[in-house]
Amino acid sequence: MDGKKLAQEIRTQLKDEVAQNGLVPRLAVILVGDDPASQVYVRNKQRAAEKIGIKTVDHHLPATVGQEALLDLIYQYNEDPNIHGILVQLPLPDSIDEAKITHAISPQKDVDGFHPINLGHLFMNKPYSLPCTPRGIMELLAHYKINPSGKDVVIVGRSNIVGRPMAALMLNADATVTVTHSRTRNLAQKTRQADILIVATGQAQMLDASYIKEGAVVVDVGVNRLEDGSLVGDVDFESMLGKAAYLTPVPGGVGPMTIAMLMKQTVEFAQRG
Ligand SMILES: NC(=O)C1=CN([C@@H]2O[C@H](COP(=O)(O)OP(=O)(O)OC[C@H]3O[C@@H](n4cnc5c(N)ncnc54)[C@H](OP(=O)(O)O)[C@@H]3O)[C@@H](O)[C@H]2O)C=CC1
Ligand SMILES: Nc1nc(=O)c2c([nH]1)NC[C@@H]1CN(c3ccc(C(=O)N[C@@H](CCC(=O)O)C(=O)O)cc3)C=[N+]21
Repeated sequence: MDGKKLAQEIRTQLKDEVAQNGLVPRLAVILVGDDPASQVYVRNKQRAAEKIGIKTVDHHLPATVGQEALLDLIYQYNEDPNIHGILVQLPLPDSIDEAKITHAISPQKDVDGFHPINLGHLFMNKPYSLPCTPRGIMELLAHYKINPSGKDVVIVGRSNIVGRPMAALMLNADATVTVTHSRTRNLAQKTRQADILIVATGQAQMLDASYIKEGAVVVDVGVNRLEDGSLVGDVDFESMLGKAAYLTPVPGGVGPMTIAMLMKQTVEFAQRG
């Protein structure tokens, strides 16, 4: 499944929409420290935003920044009518309380959909803002005419940013959902049941073909930087290639879709005014 191509199509549509409606969407992005996956994200995001006509205000703060200073920055953007979306890159350094930061962002400006209010709306199948990666995965599947309704969906990973919201979206789409994690026993036995397998562990190339059944749809969320500088996912792409019916590459799969959804949500927020 070619996420890069679909993301490009979505970005072109957004560009037209922004131009036609005379919008100037503005997104504030805050990165603390230097998590490698976050750095990839920030770079690609800036590029995409610029082409669409979305203005980004970027803050790269040192890992030593105090929690109060970070909160003050968020409050400032909450009040600023010219800013439509606020995104704080996760993970944050251990010295900062991630939950407190997520709570501080106004739910109306929460382009990541991580605020408890927005997660609650999602869980109750009345979403306001959606986490970008799971939303991007749903769009990618829809594009390839893969309907999760009634399917056995297995998710590996239960993080707040991928696994949990993914489970909620899949449940809303009428899938039968299994969420697995590091304490799961007999992981391969569970993943082999999957019609659709979504992997977000952060463990480079952890799952090979022995973890799937013939004809499964495999979505690889992982973005891992190897020592030689190359980027790989959480599944062994080569191994799965002959056995999966559909497979997302890394790079070029879920990553670009995440960015496209972030752009889409920012434009949606700007349109809501
Ligand atoms: N392409 C994109 O747009 C995005 C990519 N990413 C990438 O996706 C990956 C996952 O990110 P994220 O969800 O934030 O990661 P986290 O580290 O927050 O969560 C990883 C999850 O995987 C589980 N896990 C770890 N090891 C194993 C194992 N051996 N067996 C089973 N489960 C395991 C953990 O279990 P437990 O809860 O028990 O610890 C945890 O639930 C990373 O590579 C990240 O860079 C993330 C966001 C967006
Ligand atoms: N608040 C928050 N929201 C996030 O959504 C979030 C986050 N924090 N922290 C970090 C992770 C990681 N993440 C990525 C998104 C896109 C690519 C991406 O564009 N990947 C390209 C890489 C291409 C390249 O540059 O080589 C691809 O896979 O093709 C990577 C990683 C979002 N995350």
